Amino acid sequence: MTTMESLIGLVNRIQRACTVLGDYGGGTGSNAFNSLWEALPTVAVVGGQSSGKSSVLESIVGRDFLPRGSGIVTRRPLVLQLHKTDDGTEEYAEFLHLPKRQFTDFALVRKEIQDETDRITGKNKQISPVPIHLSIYSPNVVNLTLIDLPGLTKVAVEGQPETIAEDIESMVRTYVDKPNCIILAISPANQDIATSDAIKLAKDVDPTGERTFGVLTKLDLMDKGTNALEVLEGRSYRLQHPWVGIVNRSQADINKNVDMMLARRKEREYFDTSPDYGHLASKMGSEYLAKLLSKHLESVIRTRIPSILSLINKSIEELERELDRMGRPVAVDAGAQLYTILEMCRAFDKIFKEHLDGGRPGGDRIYGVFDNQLPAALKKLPFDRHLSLQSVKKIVSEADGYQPHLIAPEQGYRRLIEGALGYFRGPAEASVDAVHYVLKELVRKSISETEELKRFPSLQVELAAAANSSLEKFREESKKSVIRLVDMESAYLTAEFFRKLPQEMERPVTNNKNQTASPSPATLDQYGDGHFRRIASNVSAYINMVADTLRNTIPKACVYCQVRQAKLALLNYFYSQISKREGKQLGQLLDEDPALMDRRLECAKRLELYKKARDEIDAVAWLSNRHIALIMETPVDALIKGEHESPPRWKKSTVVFVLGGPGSGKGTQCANLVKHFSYTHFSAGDLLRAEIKSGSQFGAMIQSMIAEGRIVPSEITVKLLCKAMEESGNDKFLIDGFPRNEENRIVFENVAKIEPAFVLFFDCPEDELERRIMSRNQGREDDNIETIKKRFKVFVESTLPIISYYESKGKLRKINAAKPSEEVFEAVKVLFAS
Ligand SMILES: Nc1ncnc2c1ncn2[C@@H]1O[C@H](COP(=O)(O)OP(=O)(O)OP(=O)(O)O)[C@@H](O)[C@H]1O
Ligand SMILES: Nc1ccn([C@@H]2O[C@H](COP(=O)(O)O)[C@@H](O)[C@H]2O)c(=O)n1
Repeated sequence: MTTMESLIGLVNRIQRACTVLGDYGGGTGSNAFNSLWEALPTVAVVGGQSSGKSSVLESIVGRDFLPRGSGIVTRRPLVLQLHKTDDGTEEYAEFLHLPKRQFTDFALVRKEIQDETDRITGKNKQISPVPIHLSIYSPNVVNLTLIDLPGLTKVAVEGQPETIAEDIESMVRTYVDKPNCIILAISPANQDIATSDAIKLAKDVDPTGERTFGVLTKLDLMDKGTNALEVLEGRSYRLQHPWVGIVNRSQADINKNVDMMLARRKEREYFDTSPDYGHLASKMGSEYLAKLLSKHLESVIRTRIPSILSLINKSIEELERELDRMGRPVAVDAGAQLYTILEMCRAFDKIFKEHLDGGRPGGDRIYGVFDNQLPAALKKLPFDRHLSLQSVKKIVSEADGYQPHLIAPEQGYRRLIEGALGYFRGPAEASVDAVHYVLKELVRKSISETEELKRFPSLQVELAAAANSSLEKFREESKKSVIRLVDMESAYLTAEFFRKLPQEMERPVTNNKNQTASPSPATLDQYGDGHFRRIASNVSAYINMVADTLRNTIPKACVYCQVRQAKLALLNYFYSQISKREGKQLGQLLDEDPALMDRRLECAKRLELYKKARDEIDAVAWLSNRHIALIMETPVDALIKGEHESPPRWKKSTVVFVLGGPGSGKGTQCANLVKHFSYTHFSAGDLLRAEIKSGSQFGAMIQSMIAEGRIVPSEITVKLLCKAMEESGNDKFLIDGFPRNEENRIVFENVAKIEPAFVLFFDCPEDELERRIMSRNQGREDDNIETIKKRFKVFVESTLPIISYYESKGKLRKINAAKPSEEVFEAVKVLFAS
């Protein structure tokens, strides 16, 4: 395959893929995305009605295949992709919309173009920007892609919409306006060039004539004695590229179905023998035009590749970011849906705990309840009123009943204290409520902060309801506990407190015999106000002591019953309920906005297109530049091709592939293994890095791919591995970091013809991998957070399927690589010892 074929073929493939996704030059495609089509160089064929446009195309192809007739025949853009095949091979045509059918009868091609046009536009002469893709494979063409556009017209004729002339012009403009469009402007030689529609339009969009190729048709139909030299020699209208003259088949030849090959020969003879154009003969005619365009198109594509790649990379990044924002599509089976829900619950729970434990704000408000609200509420309790002189007197005398107290009013004290303790219930319950509202607010906040939940409104509602109902239960329990704390204070008074009070015995009333007498109600007065003030003061001191205790124990109860429970079991009930649900009910919880689902699907398809396009460009752009040829010219080639005197030793080798996420310890464990077993270790990544350092022509490419975390073309990696194996002299190999994708595996199998004895897989969670890589510190330019994320993605998308493949073949040996290195090695050693 030559470079030219590769580059034009490359653009063809990308254009087709674009069209399938609705991205085409007509401009109506999906506008929300960058248009890849517009970045691709194209050749648009522009001309007025009857300018000879169709004849030019048929001459270039060497076949009659375009619809003919009066009026507007081309009503949809025709993307005509010409593929040169080997001499002697049969010509055929294929439509993108009929991929399985090969047309060898070109009359049927013409019919299919008509039918396919009508399928979109109807038969009413409407036009449509949706292109028809036609590929023609023939030994008589050059590799070239042309877009045939509807002929420019001036007035609407019978059956055509009044706006047809503007409609066509604006469609044609959507192509020729683009800076990547090469304009093939067709004008008939038998009309004044000043009246050419094509040149008028080309001049408008390309005033310097840089991207316009002027074609003059119908040279043979000019009035006798006149010629088109003024135009062909660039004197009438100057373009940057030379004008090309064409002699079309005459109407008589068309009617007689004169073979196009014969027509081409006639055209050649015309120029060779023309007294006017003989000096220009080698640069005239449809064959020359095709070659000229092909060469130009190829060189334009080559210069545009860097900007196309940069557009693709930019689009990939944008799309990946958007997809990440939208989240991955919801699984369809119940198990996976349940898993998705639980994952989201875990994400929510993590955020909720971060709020409580201090990673995020909000948890401090609970401390605020205990440190401010509760003490303030305790301070405000109406003990002054309860322990006023009047109240104390009343309560004490009521407690004494008919018999006033003799020494200390035991019952009075108790009643005063119990009455006061009752006041503590209020602040206790208020603390519980305050904590409850903080927790509830944190649930709301955490749900809104859980990115994964954002697209599932129903799940958010259910989750909030479940969490709040748990919080409600915790609140009830907490209330019971704090009330119990208060009640416990009433149930048993601390006698010690009173014993420690200064023993100022109440002065008893004695009779004249110095005997203690029972005080009459009147004698109560003898105690005086001071006596009751002392009682009030003693009770107040006791209550203060209790308040101090409750100030400490109420927070403990709240934290124990509410905060701790919320951390431990906020969603327990939800979990138990959700696991009982059927698939449909689970699906309802994961009901996304349909617009979001559509957008995700579109983005995913686009992303696939861009990635495919990038891989194609990589393959063609790098490999066609003879890079691969250089690496292929290594001694290993001879071995691979079986041209060596003796077969290479490594073809009979024992190979163990060592796979795992980046940083899983592949290199570390392989280094351990070679100390104990007679294996040689090759790291594919190390070989690639060495290749960069060696100054190889591949260096820049490998470096840029490693920096992006992308997988280097397999031909290169496999070649490096085979070369290393050959040079090692050993026949037992640990190959680490390989195969990274399906292509790696297949190319290795085809080239080395070795199946691995088994595949070691170091399984380790991503957060641990990230931690390890970030502290590896070996100066690797891909050990940065941005590239690490990309490497993880590539691992999941491309390497995990390989791991599954070997698992299905019973070759996988999975090791828990999250354990300390020594423990991992113990597990690995066993596999090699056996
Ligand atoms: N079991 C382990 N526990 C903790 N750290 C480890 C363990 N194994 C390896 N490491 C450390 O983690 C880092 C990555 O290990 P290593 O380079 O062996 O991984 P790798 O799989 O070869 O990575 P890569 O694919 O990026 O080349 C190193 O700094 C290594 O010392
Ligand atoms: N088969 C492979 C292996 C590696 N690469 C590239 O090298 C980078 C580093 O690989 P490590 O195994 O050393 O982490 C990796 O990210 C790829 O870019 C490859 O392309 N093919």
